[in-house]
Amino acid sequence: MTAPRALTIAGSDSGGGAGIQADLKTFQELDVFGMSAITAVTAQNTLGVHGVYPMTPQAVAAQIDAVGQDLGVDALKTGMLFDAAIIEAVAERIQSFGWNRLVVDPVMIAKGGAELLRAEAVEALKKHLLPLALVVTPNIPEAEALTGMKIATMNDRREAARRIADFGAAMVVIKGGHAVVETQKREKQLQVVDLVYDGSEFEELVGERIDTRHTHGTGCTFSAAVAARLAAGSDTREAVRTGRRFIQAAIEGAPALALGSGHGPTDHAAYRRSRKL
Ligand SMILES: Nc1ncnc2c1ncn2[C@@H]1O[C@H](COP(=O)(O)OP(=O)(O)O)[C@@H](O)[C@H]1O
Ligand SMILES: Cc1ncc(COP(=O)(O)OP(=O)(O)O)c(N)n1
Repeated sequence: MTAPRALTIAGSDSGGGAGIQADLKTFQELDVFGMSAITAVTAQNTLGVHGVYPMTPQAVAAQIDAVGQDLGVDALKTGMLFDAAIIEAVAERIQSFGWNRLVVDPVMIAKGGAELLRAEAVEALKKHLLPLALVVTPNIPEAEALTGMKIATMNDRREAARRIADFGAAMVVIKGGHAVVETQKREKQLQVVDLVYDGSEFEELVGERIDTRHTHGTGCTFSAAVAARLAAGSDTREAVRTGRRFIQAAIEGAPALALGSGHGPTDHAAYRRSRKL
């Protein structure tokens, strides 16, 4: 029997905490064979993004074709796509291969503020990619950009999830890492809540909020874990729940890595280690 296979279509992070590097580590940790199509190379470390060097849409499509025509793909995710031409090429290849276990992480801006998706490409994302998605995983600023809404409360988040589902994604997960407004009266936030919407029901995945600056690549890692579980045959809801457990362990383990002098990477091996205890 063939090993489960997952493809990431995303940018390269030279620092190893986000992008393709985070995705491949996560696939490996979850016993899934990882493959990649690189959309852009970034010169990046824990202090920020120092350069962005995009590939041509043709080069991205050629990588996808090479993988799809030979190795095969059970599930895939997209991350940094950079511009509308790359988005269109990626969507066209996904449709042509008929891949439907697709996780779209609508990466837009890095935590340090660097633009990883051109502002004018948000429309292309909505039009070409979201209709193909089994799961879409915006953080709060990304959900605001997709919907044009300001998100301050959990009700706002539910409304944003409904609007994003209307673009065609089967399941929407609005991640709560950036949610500070609702709890600003408390000195410290104790929880992080990811809101899951399947087109009819809402579920809140509640976790302990880890007080750390080492959260570089959390969104990439979470969506890669979801894609890995989908590749292994999980249903969508189980895949999202495992993704949440995976990123929680990775963030808990991040301070011990003690890498870099800025926003350090998470520990991609922590989930596997925790399961051996
Ligand atoms: N401080 C934290 N403690 C625990 N989980 C977190 C923390 N920050 C983010 N997460 C989790 O990491 C994942 C990514 O969240 P978020 O930071 O919102 O996205 P992004 O990395 O795309 O900006 C989500 O599952 C979120 O719940
Ligand atoms: C190459 C590349 N892709 C995506 C990101 C964004 O990663 P994300 O997990 O959303 O969070 P931060 O890394 O921005 O903290 C990236 N930085 N680089």
